[in-house]
Order: sequence, then structure tokens, then C-alpha cells
Amino acid sequence: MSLADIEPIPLRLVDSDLGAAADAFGDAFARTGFAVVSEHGIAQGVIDRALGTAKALFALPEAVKAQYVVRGGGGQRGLTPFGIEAAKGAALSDLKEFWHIGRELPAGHRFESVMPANIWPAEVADFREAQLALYAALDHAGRRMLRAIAVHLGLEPEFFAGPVTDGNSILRLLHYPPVSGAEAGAIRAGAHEDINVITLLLGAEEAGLQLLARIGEWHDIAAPQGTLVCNIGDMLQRLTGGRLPSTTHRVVNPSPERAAVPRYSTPYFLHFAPDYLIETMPGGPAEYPPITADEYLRERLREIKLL
Ligand SMILES: O=C(O)CCC(=O)C(=O)O
Ligand SMILES: [Fe+2]
Repeated sequence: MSLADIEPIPLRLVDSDLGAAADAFGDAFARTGFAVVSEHGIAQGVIDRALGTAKALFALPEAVKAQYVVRGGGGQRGLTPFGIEAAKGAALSDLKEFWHIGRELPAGHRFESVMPANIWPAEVADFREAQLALYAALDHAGRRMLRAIAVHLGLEPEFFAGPVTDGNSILRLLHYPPVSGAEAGAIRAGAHEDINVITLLLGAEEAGLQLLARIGEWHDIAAPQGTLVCNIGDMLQRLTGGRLPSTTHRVVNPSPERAAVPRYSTPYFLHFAPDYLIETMPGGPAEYPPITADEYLRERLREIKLL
């Protein structure tokens, strides 16, 4: 199986033929944990404005960016500088820096203590507006994807609507600087599984993203222009008892011709509400003890050295 052969599946199918969407996405996710998604409905202008302001942010002087590191915040908001996050169990840190944006909650919201307020870079005009627009668009696309996943699992289409309402979802703006050759074995993003429910990833058109197939081989994930990549995270694997696998993936360093080119990508990690109890459904190959989404997240952030 070559992942380059994965045909993009239009997200539009969710609205026109939910059964067909459930079959197509369900099949892709059950086989590889990944799908390439076309016709996702996110306006190109929204994507371009968010990417433009993200590039402006990362281009700021290091001393300015350093002001936006939240000490003791587990990397959940603001900047996580180059050389901090390491994949679970990895000796070397990833070759990336990133900025996290969370859900905006009204003052006094019951999740305020576990979902901290966003911070915004004063130096980049329109950053807040552009990123919140992308956050909202990805959240909406993710909810549509979850309708297809619910039907694939034999659940009612709106099964996930409640559990992800006010979810602790995070928009990650990622910057992988050019690779100089002095990285001594480190890679852009070491092999890992995502912690959350599903991930929607923009920017995978620039090569590097690979998934680990069950036979133990790495496969490139080719995302044509205008598509996004969607994958299953550990929380959904846990909920489905492994019926939907959270597949290991990584971002390898560029070929010598592309070494001078930075890579920007934007995963949206869609999460459950912090108090959602993840209890394994019957019918899958595995069973896990119940745990709330927030407890599970904290356990995992400690493993990746963010907490
Ligand atoms: O940059 C990418 O293409 C993927 C990033 C990723 O897997 C992650 O941040 O979890
Ligand atoms: Fe990932």
C-alpha cells in the first residue's frame, strides 16, 4: 500500500451523503488512521491570512518572541521555543517552534481554570482576528468530520456534538526553520501519536509528513494543494477500543534541495471538553480504564516534556 495513492475524500460528502462519507472516511481511518480531505469548505482567504500572520510572528526577533513563553503553562498557550518539545521517549528535541491558540471562553466559564486565556503578540497586526477565524473554521470542519466518524461507528450522527462542545481544542502554528546539516540526528518532528480526538492539518503540501504503516514501514503522506490531512488521535482510539487507530507519524528533514526552505504547518488538535469521561465502547480489540479528557491530557503532556 502506498499512501501516495490515497485518494482525497471530499468533506462535502458529509452534507450530501452522510452514509457515503462514513464509509469512505471510516475505511481510510480504520486502515491507516489517516485521510486526505478535499473540499473542506475552509475559505482560502481565511487560511492565507492566518498563515501570513503566523509567518510574521515567527519572523520577530528571538528576544521579542521569548516574551510570549508562558512559564509553567505546559506550552498550552503562546510560544514554545525551538528545542523544547521532544516526542515521548525521544532523546533529542524536535527541530520546531510553535504557538498555541486555545478556545476563547466567556468570563467565568466553568472550564476557565483548565483552559487558560489566550495571549496575543502585540507586534503582529490582525494576528488575533486571523487566527480565531481559522480556529472557528477548523472547529466547524472537525465537527462535520465527527458526524461521518459517528455514523461509521454505528452511533447517531450527533454523538460527538455534546462531548466536543467547549472542548479544549488547540490550534498549533508550527514553524520548522531551514535545516543546516548540524542537527546531528534530530528531526523536524519525532515519531509520535496525537493525544486528542482528531487532528486536522493544514500545510502538509510541503513534504516531510510520514505515517508508520502496521507492517513497520514509513510512508510519505502526499497532500495535494487545497487539501488537508485528518488523523485519529489517542483519545478517539481509546474511546473506540482501538477500532479507529491513532497512527504513529513524524516529520522528516527535507531533501538537500529543500533544506533552505522553512516549513509551516498548522494542526488543529480537536479535543473533548475537559470533563468528558473517555470510556471504551464495546466492539474494539482493546479496553482501557475510564479517564477524563483533562486527566488524560495532563498525563500525556508530562510525557512530552511540556508539563
Ligand atoms: O507538521 C506536520 O506536518 C505534522 C505535525 C504534527 O504531527 C504535530 O504537530 O502533531
Ligand atoms: Fe502529530
